[in-house]
Amino acid sequence: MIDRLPHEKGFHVSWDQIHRDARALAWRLDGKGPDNGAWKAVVGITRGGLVPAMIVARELDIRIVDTISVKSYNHQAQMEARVTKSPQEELMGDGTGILIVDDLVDSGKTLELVRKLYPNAHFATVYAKPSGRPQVDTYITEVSQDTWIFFPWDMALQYVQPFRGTD
Ligand SMILES: O=P(O)(O)OC[C@H]1O[C@H](OP(=O)(O)OP(=O)(O)O)[C@H](O)[C@@H]1O
Ligand code: HPA
Ligand SMILES: [Mg+2]
Repeated sequence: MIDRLPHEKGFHVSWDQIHRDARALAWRLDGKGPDNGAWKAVVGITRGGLVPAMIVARELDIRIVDTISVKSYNHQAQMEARVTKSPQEELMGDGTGILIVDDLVDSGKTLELVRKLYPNAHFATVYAKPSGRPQVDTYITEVSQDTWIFFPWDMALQYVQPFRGTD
């Protein structure tokens, strides 16, 4: 249970919002692949990248979708990033023609690690914080470094008190 926020601000993203933003990301990437504009495959960085990866693959009609597992946070505490599952080696090569998608880039540690493995891949995220921006090739929305982004898969609807309170 998270009982304390280390950051001052919260940016709450709904399913509808992530769907719209991931679609906008797909449209921005359309026709930008190295093979006559085409992309070879989409690779989602688990777990957060899987939702935008699916939406991008759907929009761009890419049927080859793989995953790379990188764990770099335990709740909101950052730790050393490590790869716990790799995508298919024959598919990846040096990353040429591969779209690697994540939900966000924060410090940039996750993408930095994946970039070392696939230097020619194209790195795309839906959201980006300033420290991670050098690691990402294409993104949709920038938020400040002291903002924590809350994704819909980590939230639930719940009752809130009226503004004026109750008797
Ligand atoms: O730029 P960075 O500072 O490395 O942070 C960004 C990464 O952190 C989060 O993943 P997390 O490791 O929490 O795993 P998850 O996607 O499974 O939630 C997020 O989904 C990005 O992948
Ligand atoms: O702002 C964030 N929100 C959710 N997960 C994250 N992982 C790193 N930064 C964030
Ligand atoms: Mg992640």
